[in-house]
Amino acid sequence: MLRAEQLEVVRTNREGTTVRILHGISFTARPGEITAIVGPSGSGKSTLIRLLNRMSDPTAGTIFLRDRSIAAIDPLELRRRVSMVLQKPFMFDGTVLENLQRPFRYRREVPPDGDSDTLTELMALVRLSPDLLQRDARSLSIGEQQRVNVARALITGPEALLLDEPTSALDRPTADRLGSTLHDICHTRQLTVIMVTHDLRLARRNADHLLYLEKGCILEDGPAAALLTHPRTGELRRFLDDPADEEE
Ligand SMILES: Nc1ncnc2c1ncn2[C@@H]1O[C@H](COP(=O)(O)OP(=O)(O)OP(=O)(O)O)[C@@H](O)[C@H]1O
Repeated sequence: MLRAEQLEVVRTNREGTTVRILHGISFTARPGEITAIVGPSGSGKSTLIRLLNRMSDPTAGTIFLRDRSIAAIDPLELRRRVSMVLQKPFMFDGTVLENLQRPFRYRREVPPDGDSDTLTELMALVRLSPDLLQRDARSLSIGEQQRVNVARALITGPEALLLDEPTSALDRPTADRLGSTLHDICHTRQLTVIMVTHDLRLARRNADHLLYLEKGCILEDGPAAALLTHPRTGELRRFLDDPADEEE
């Protein structure tokens, strides 16, 4: 479980002016649930998700992973327990197998073999054929690469998975398939999944929990299906009515 308490982020922009990017952010993301963070461009979504595995630190406030402040956890250990999938799939040189083994090599640990149970189960989980393990990773389609990215993020057995716009580089059917795969993974592994997305269709179909962010504040926090059908605030209603936000 990941819990944020009263997070504040203040940064200084290029002109030397102090700007408040996040204010009073508190929420709980639970295992076995996908928490979607949605909101207009510039509302602070990426800034928020980057705090959760200490890619940056808040100006004030605390994030707890199972009741322990993440500020007290070594960043390398934290990133094994809370892994991140970025917007655009990133493949290192080499085969899919080498890409999946990379988190172990990086930590100077012995990686699992291509025919190990770990890799067989993982490939099945992300719905990729095991035949792809020997392929040059960069020869895969973008959708397949994004699945390899998810597999690479899962291979060290994290408790939480963070995704920043995981479907933005994908076409609609590929995005839908990735969404349902994430949903299955989240439930079968009881993972805490937190994703930032502009893709309201993805949020509607696959999120359990919704955080609506505007101007650095959480304006709505509750069950995704209910909030996306019956927003409590005018801000979320207007956001849902504005197709420009859905299209991004
Ligand atoms: N280091 C920084 N210094 C100053 N301002 C920043 C800094 N980082 C982000 N911002 C500003 O904070 C606001 C929130 O940015 P952020 O990228 O988190 O928003 P977002 O909701 O993810 O936007 P988008 O949906 O467009 O990706 C923006 O106005 C951005 O310009």
